[in-house]
Amino acid sequence: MADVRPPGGDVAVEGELAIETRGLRKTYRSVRGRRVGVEDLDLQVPVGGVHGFLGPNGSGKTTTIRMLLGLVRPDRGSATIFGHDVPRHLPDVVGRVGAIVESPTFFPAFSARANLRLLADGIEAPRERVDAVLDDVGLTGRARDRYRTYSLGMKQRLAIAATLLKDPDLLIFDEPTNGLDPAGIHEIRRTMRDLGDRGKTVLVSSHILAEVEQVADTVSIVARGRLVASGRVTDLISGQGGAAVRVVVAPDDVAIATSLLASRGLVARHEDDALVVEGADPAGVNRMLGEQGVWAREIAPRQVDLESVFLGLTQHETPGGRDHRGGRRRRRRDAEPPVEPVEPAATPAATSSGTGRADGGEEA
Ligand SMILES: Nc1ncnc2c1ncn2[C@@H]1O[C@H](COP(=O)(O)OP(=O)(O)OP(=O)(O)O)[C@@H](O)[C@H]1O
Repeated sequence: MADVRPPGGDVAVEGELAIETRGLRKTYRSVRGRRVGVEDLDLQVPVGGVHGFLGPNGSGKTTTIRMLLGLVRPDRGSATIFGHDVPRHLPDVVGRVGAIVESPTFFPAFSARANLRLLADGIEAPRERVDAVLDDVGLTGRARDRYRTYSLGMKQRLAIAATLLKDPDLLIFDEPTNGLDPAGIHEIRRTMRDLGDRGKTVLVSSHILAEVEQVADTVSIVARGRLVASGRVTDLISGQGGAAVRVVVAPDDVAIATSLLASRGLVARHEDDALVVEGADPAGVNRMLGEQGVWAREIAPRQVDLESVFLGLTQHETPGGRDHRGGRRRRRRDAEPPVEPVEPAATPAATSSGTGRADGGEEA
């Protein structure tokens, strides 16, 4: 996936896709009418490597994952996994998919190995896989310990091990680092990176952008159920202007510095006690300010990271009408008219090949 594209932009993806959705939409009933979970979502996840699925709370990540796994039925649109229409042809491809959508259940008094053996028998995976997957997630040394003695990070790695029993090609992890401490997050990140390096496709939804930036090859960013950007992490960052400049001037000079930069076509935004000027270089900014008698107290290049790209794309898109800084959200020009009521959807079959539960919530 080499492109960085705006919503609705042309899609130019190289190679085979592990996941593709087109015009996917899901609404839920709520007391105030209909709530949009996912809106016209076009998602493309290339085969192999780690793909981050990012978005603010309530932006539709879990809903999308549940639709892919046949746990929630879309109102409209289509989705494929390795070219198979899902949920219709999910049985044809489900053996190639492992997923963690909710915390899986293990027997607390059984060891990790005993738990995985039971699970392997249940899903008809060869028992020889048990030791292999424990090794994959770095739990071989603790394989005989009871599950209840495990740390949260170890429990989550065991959940990942469970998804690997059938040696799937695609792993789908919904917020796998939730509730983990930095060491636990690091372990999961390493496990995901290893899987990606071995040619597996890992789709991971997350809020922890620094973590995703370190582990993901490609990302899709969603806001209010829509795709707002996707592509290689490096392309997304350079597409947002690449480097920026962080400059600190005397408090009395902030307003004049801002208007000086604006007169040269540069937008300076406030960040703590500094101004951040995107798409500029320190020497140029220093010269512009100095020529007008405004002297920088500090000036340094500031590399744009995934977090600033994410905030730039989504800060006006949080639910509840307020952006991340507490301001009123802009009304979308392309906002959809109210949705007509639709008939309740039939409950889909439970199809996750991992250990996620198959309850669809308050589906419409
Ligand atoms: N079972 C449900 N019943 C009603 N509304 C739902 C249900 N599941 C999700 N929604 C709504 O759909 C929208 C998208 O939610 P979803 O959980 O998919 O987002 P998310 O990006 O995964 O959020 P988070 O990161 O907080 O888990 C939200 O407005 C949410 O309240």
